[in-house]
Amino acid sequence: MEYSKHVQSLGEVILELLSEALGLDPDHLKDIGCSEGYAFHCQYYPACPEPNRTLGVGRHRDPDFFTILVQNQIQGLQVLHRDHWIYISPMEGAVIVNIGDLLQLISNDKFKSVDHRVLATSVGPRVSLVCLFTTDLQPSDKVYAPLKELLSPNIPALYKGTTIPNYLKTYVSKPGNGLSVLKFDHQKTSPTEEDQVYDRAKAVKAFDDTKASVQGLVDAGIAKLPPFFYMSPEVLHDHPTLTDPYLHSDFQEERGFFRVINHGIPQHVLKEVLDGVRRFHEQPRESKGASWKDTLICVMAPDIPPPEKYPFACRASYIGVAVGGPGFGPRPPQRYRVLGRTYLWLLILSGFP
Ligand SMILES: O=C(O)CCC(=O)C(=O)O
Ligand SMILES: [Fe+2]
Repeated sequence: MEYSKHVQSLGEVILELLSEALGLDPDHLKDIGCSEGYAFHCQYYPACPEPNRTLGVGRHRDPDFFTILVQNQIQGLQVLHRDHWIYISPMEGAVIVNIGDLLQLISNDKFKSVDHRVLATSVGPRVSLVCLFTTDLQPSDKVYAPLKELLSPNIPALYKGTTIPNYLKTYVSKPGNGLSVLKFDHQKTSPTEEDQVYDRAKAVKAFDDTKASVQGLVDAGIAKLPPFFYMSPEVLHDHPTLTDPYLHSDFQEERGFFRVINHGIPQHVLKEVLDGVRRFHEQPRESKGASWKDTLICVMAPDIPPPEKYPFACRASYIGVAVGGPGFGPRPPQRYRVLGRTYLWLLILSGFP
């Protein structure tokens, strides 16, 4: 819970900076509800026996306004930039912020949501806590469209307005349709040879029914993955990974991924929250699907569930302290606000990786 408070106030600071970067009043993005809802995705990627045949998370863009992410020291997160995958290397104490589709939509492409993925690796576990700022599937009639303040006769709206639940329907079920104006470039899922002789959905369900979890497979000592984890070479190697950091010094400026260090969240809180995610996933638990990771989703706002709804292992680290309501948390420190106009760059330590 303590982390939740920090993440909410950091989220509001980021929205102020982004509002100012768009030439709007600092409260604009907050006032239209961009930090109204948020949910934690607590990810656990066990060491993978065949890391070259699957991914932790396939290529995607986040279906939210923006995301605040903390990761442990195991490398894996990559961002697509100019047709190359670039590692977002772990840096102790830093948090990662990235723009999601909904900010791209309302900013009329001034901010770009960006493709990213997580590689599976033979070392692990990789642990991350991903906070998605969106009201997600909660019913809402609120329509989001390119902000009229950003439009003019010369700058027409690039996107149609949509409610968040409607946008999600197109994101989940028909990538590329509906809001095709979002130019959503979904992960290619062309069948592999195995898929042709293998009923993937049935196998995934059977795996889920065993309640083994991905970690459960590792505990069982498997040397080969169940075939439904295998991804086609076309998906795995759609672009080369760039290893020369000097080639992408322009990267943060162009793309919607930032590494933030002076975020005001105490180091011990970051550490405790990642330890909590790890502890949760290292208990016996149920499985969820066919990416090389296990996930726990906690919706934190606008409706915060009572602490007893949370799995015990997490409660101690970030649910244990008193539960507050949306809008709590300290005002952003003055230093952030003064820096606003100069955009997010002053919050950023260095280029990637
Ligand atoms: O685990 C990570 O670092 C990122 C996962 C991710 O991209 C997501 O949950 O949207
Ligand atoms: Fe993501």
